Amino acid sequence: MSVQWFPGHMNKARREIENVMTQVDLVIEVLDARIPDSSQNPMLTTLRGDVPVLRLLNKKDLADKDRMNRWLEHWRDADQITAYPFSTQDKADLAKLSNWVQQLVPHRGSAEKPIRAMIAGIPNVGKSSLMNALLGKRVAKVGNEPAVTKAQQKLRVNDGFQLLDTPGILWPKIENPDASYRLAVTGAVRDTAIDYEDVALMGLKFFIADYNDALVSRYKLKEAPVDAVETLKVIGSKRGALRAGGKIDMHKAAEVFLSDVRSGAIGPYVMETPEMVADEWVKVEQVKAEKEAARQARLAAAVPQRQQKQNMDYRQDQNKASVSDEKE
Ligand SMILES: Nc1nc2c(ncn2[C@@H]2O[C@H](COP(=O)(O)OP(=O)(O)OP(=O)(O)O)[C@@H](O)[C@H]2O)c(=O)[nH]1
Repeated sequence: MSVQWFPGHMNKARREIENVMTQVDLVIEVLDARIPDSSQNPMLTTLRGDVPVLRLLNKKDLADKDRMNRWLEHWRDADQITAYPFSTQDKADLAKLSNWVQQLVPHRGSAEKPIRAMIAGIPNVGKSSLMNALLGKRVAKVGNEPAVTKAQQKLRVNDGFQLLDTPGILWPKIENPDASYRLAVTGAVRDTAIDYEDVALMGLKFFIADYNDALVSRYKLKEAPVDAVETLKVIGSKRGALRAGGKIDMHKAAEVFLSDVRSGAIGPYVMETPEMVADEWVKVEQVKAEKEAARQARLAAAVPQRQQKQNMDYRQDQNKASVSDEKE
């Protein structure tokens, strides 16, 4: 089940999270560790208000440790947010979660007053996997649909810790075009208008710049790759992505590469650093400001034109009036 995030769906999801926020003591925000910024939705900060948040960088098994640590430091220093690298497949992490939760909600945690938490995040970050792992059973898969509004049940993790039975589904941010690409590269967003080959080329460009050695070793390349198109051709030829006649099938090559990226076959990676994302947002704001300035300029130019037309209409009306006066 998947949904295109039109404004109606976003409003519905927002309302649902808003409604349950009064019933919880804590939000567990699940992010994809490979895209720590793009897998966030800043709306959660507004929605949760004073409710504390525990941020999990999930799928840590696929992510680069140094870069994850930079994000943890950044959030601690800039936003006072507690975050941990995490994997829903790591029993030790699952065992530690109750303690982390308890530290953030010290006034609850007994059988009489259990900590009530909601898991929230954009699609595909691992919300259902986390619920299943904590509860030791399969909860219904909710897909990408905002939950149908209903009374939320609380499910017992242990005596002092309960979970709402439906995770809060947030929509991915699409304001920053670079972030949209990264969501597509990691597979967080599959229903995308971006061409599949373009997604692979963007991913490849990133790996060439940041994880060049990993590419060399995965695809046994003779030289350090420099150009994304050429490298995709080489990957295609090595993996038999060929059309009749021996030409490289670039779509198939893109599939091979993206499947490796998403499964972690190339090695651990994180596509974003706090500095890089900050620079991108400056650019997004600049583009917004330029668009607004152009709009204002168009409006300003349209005013004299409208004025001229009004003056002309007025003169024509006057002329007509004087002609009819003369006739009389
Ligand atoms: N490698 C790795 N994969 C994980 C981890 N946690 C979840 N996944 C995988 O990520 C994919 C998405 O997990 P889900 O639990 O369905 O994610 P979700 O956030 O509930 O997704 P929606 O239902 O679409 O909102 C699945 O293929 C999981 O097996 C993890 O810690 N490591």
